[in-house]
Amino acid sequence: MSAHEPWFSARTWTEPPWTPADLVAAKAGRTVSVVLPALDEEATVAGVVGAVVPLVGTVVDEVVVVDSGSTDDTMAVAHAAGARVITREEALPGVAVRPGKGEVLWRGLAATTGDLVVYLDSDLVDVDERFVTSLLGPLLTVPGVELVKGFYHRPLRLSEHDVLATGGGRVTELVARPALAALRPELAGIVQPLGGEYAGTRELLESLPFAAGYGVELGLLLDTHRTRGLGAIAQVDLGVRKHRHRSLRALGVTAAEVLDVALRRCSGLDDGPRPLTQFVPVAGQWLPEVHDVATGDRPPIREPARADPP
Ligand SMILES: O=c1ccn([C@@H]2O[C@H](COP(=O)(O)OP(=O)(O)O)[C@@H](O)[C@H]2O)c(=O)[nH]1
Ligand SMILES: O=C(O)[C@@H](COP(=O)(O)O)O[C@H]1O[C@H](CO)[C@@H](O)[C@H](O)[C@H]1O
Repeated sequence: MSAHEPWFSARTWTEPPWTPADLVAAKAGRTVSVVLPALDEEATVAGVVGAVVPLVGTVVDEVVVVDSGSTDDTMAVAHAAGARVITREEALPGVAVRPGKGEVLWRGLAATTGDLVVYLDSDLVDVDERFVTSLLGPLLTVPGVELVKGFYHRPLRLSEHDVLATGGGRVTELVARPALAALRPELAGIVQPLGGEYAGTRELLESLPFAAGYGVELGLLLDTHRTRGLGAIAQVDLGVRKHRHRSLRALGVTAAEVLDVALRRCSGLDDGPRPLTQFVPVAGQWLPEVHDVATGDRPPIREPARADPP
């Protein structure tokens, strides 16, 4: 039996049973915030917001889109769909904005109040309310669970009409999963360690640092395991995850940010910087293209209470 097998059996739901009525009954006065990070997602953000809005007032208490500096109509489209929409600056006034996904999730936590927080990516396609209800199920009904990760089949859309049934989650399969196998085999049972759909208690999330870039999910997973143990983590099957795919070159930078967090959390690597050089063929030459890799962390929103000075 694999080392993670007992955890996998106890903390994995392949057919999440929870209905909105179950969750309303289980809330017992607790509140729920749904946070969507969004960077130029005018094409898809309304569909994701639209999946959450029917739950507002019962399961969900607020749905907030935190715009990440979009140059398209993301904010207007998200507002029209029914979300509260804020900029990164509005989310945390007076704190200079840094680039990256982790930054916008960290600010979304600061700008909301729910006892439980659900994160959903804004580039999802064909998402329904079960993405929210399934993530909340273990948090609201299983004692000791503090972080719930979604997992799913991950098709890979090659073009408008050409979709492979598998092949998505390229950074997950080529970087995150091998890194966990090498550095934290206890977490080998997590099916989608990088997935952007997850939920946590505010008490947990506010106690953790947020890695600045695309490594944020891996950082939260590693830090939850380190501070709360494997039993605090659960995962639920959300079916199929369809989203907008970025280029392999863009995912190279994502991979660098994921690897950076793995090595900083698990092997004591320093905070960088560590730019990534890729090579682009131009007119028979290979031109270097240097990319900034977001390293470093934002501190916990709620710094642990410090002992009074002597
Ligand atoms: O600096 C960033 C990078 C990403 N995102 C959002 O984070 C989610 C996941 O990003 P992306 O789709 O680029 O990641 P992928 O799924 O392609 O790895 C999406 O809602 C993006 O709009 C963001 O708000 N700010
Ligand atoms: O899973 C992955 O390898 C990447 C890319 O997915 P695809 O290869 O474009 O399906 O996407 C994940 O990683 C990102 C970085 O952590 C997250 O932000 C995404 O939510 C997650 O889908």
